[in-house]
Amino acid sequence: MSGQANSVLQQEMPFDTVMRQSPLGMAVIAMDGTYVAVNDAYARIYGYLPTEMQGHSFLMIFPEDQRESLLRLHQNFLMYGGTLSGEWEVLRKDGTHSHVISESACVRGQDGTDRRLVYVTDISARRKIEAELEASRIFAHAVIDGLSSQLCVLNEDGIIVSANHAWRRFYIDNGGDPEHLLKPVSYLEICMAANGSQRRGQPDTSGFPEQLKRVLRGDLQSFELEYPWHTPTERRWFIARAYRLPGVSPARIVVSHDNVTALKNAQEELHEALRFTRKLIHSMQDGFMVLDKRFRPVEVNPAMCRMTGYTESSLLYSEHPFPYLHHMQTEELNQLFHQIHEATEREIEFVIAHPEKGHFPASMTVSRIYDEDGQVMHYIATVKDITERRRVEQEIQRLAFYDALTGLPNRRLLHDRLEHCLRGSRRHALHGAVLMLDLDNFKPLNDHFGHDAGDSLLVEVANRLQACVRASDTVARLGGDEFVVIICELDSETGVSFELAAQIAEKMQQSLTIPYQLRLRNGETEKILQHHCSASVGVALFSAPEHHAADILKRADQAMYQAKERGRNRVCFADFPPRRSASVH
Ligand SMILES: Nc1nc2c(ncn2[C@@H]2O[C@H](COP(=O)(O)OP(=O)(O)OP(=O)(O)O)[C@@H](O)[C@H]2O)c(=O)[nH]1
Repeated sequence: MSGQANSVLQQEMPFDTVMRQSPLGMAVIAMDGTYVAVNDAYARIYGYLPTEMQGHSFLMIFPEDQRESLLRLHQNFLMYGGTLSGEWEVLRKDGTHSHVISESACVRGQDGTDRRLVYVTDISARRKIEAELEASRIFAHAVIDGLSSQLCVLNEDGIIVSANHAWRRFYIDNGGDPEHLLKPVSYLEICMAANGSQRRGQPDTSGFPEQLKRVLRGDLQSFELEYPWHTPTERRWFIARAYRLPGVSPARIVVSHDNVTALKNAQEELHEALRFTRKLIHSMQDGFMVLDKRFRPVEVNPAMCRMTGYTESSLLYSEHPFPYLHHMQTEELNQLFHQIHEATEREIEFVIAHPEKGHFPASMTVSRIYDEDGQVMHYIATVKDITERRRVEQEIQRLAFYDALTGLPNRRLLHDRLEHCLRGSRRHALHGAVLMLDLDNFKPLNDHFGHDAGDSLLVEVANRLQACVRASDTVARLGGDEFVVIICELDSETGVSFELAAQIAEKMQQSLTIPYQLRLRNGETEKILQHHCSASVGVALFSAPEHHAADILKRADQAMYQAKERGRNRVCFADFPPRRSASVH
């Protein structure tokens, strides 16, 4: 501290103690602006030691461009009095800026000169908080203004204290006077005016003011209300919400309006789609069921009731998940559930027991509905009566594998049966035989009495041949008047097998020679034709694995031609190791 300053402090003893102990920054400044005395608190505010300030001009703490005017202010104050106080932005020793608030007083020293005593408080921290508060206020406003919801805040009297951009726009768009918003305005009055100006015929939204009054009074914490607000060109819906902010004093009520037209339209579209789907399901020809995850029906359509013969309630609330399958054992039912669970657009076939119509085949196609966690929530099942389909399938099967005239297996099925027989022969090491039969002189019957007569004979021949063999044997028609008989499992011994095959061939021949009574139709009249017939038979014995189906048939055919050549109405055997040919006629 300079000698002059020390002496001043000596002279200013009444201030000395105050200055040193004061938490306030205090300084004494001479007319020319020189610090006469500076306390620690003062110097600290500016980042100096008191000794670094004393003897220097107080202008050191101000930016250069302000110094001249501040010195004038300082000197005017000392010369003419008045007040000198205010907030200042000052420079610290390290070049950073601080904010201070100061008060000045004029003190006269013992030497008779006036000096300015300045009290300074550092308000940088306060200014920082204020700046942060302001920033967060601006941020909150920006966020609220950016919301598409129309928001406004009311006091307990219902006066709008704040409104966001969306609300103001909505208010003006709906005919509100922008001037109103410049002064305190009652929200309820605006509502009443808006309700009054609504087109006639629109639904009443008067519930809203009543509810809002209850929130303003504090009788209700909050409420929510959906209301229509259509324009001449657009149908619109809004949701209004009012919410009393808890723990806020003075009381504040937030009111918001959201345009939910898009949501409402989507909901209506969804409802329409659901109504349509329900109608569709109702009018479906196929049975339709929604099953829960434990396979219990939760929805069935009328077709399902018709198909099963059960009422809707008996299907939905039955103890048994599928009462029309009551004949099913637990094991079979579990199997069905497993199939339903596993089914991916694959048909599950089962038999429905209709209480009146009896049993019929049905098929079920199942798809799964999952919840958000990917767990099966429901099964959607469509059920079809497949009686007709089965009939057609059987018919196709019959046409593909059976002879249309006689109902006997045709050439294709004959091959399958012979292969099957060969596998059996291989398994049991038994011989089998193929008998190839061709009717003798069949053509003249056709020529003289017509095709129907020939057909009748072929049908009767088929019946007689079938009567000569076991059910496990096969009688097939190759075409025309040619038949093939497969005898499976004769004997392990070749000789014995020859003998057995010969007996069967003979039995067949005898059977075929019994006179036929053929019914001949001529318009309305019918007459019986007595007819005699015989057959030439070729027999090929076989034993797997030595023989193949095609070879066996060929050998039987050759033997049959041999029988024809030898004068018909006889049986010829094809060669069989040891090479030999035998004939019973
Ligand atoms: N009615 C009828 N005739 C048929 C059918 N398929 C073929 N035919 C006739 O059956 C006859 C068979 O002739 P063949 O076996 O050659 O004559 P066949 O008089 O029996 O002479 P052989 O066998 O040598 O004794 C032909 O006239 C065919 O038109 C049929 O489904 N119905």
